[in-house]
Amino acid sequence: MTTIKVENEAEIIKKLSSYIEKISNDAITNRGKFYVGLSGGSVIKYLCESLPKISTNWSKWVLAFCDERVVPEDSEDSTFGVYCRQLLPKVPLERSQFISIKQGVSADEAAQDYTEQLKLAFNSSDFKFDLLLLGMGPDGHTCSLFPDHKLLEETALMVAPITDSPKPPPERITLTYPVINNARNCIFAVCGSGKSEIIKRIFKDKENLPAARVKPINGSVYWILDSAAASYL
Ligand SMILES: O=C(O)[C@H](O)[C@@H](O)[C@H](O)[C@H](O)COP(=O)(O)O
Repeated sequence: MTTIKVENEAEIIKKLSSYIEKISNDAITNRGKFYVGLSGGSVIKYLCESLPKISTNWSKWVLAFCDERVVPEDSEDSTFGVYCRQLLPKVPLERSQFISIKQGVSADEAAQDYTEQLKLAFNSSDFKFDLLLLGMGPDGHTCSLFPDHKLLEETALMVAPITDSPKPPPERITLTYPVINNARNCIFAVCGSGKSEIIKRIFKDKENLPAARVKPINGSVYWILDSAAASYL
């Protein structure tokens, strides 16, 4: 695990740009494609500012979601919808490069369908992401994996439905740990004093919260923290 402490949000965005540039270019050089998982919440803002700064072969990117809310794409709650509105005008990516959830179906069906879409995208049942870009909520959740939830123990499903998410909206799909911890790289970007207490619980008190369980078996995890989030460390 690598922890990178920076001054503020602008520095988080800079660090993110340099990691994403390096990891995407290595993946494209070595394997021809770059498989990246995106998150929602405040990470969207950091990514919409950092991605336009990088130099990469955008046509080789395959973008999926670490989790997604089961809502219509044009809803304000749709993570894909936000990336379409805020990121697509700024970078030469096509909508078709995003693996988005099936519309108009239950969380259960959306999760099954997403698994099938990932199988096609990876051309394998081994979903090996080059990079997962993760956020962490003030309760220590990441993706839609919440403290004490039974999905923390899920090992059969690669993409799971959840219908009781404590963070609204309640219906979502999420990658599970077998996929998350199979990634080559995971990066958390955590910013602001609202996250300082939970950062302390993870880093100092060593609580086994959902975000702390992100430990790729043959990969790397980076935590980029600003000084407000890291204030108790
Ligand atoms: O859809 C979501 O809610 C996200 O994908 C979620 O995993 C997010 O990254 C965390 O909840 C952190 O969110 P904040 O950064 O907004 O606290």
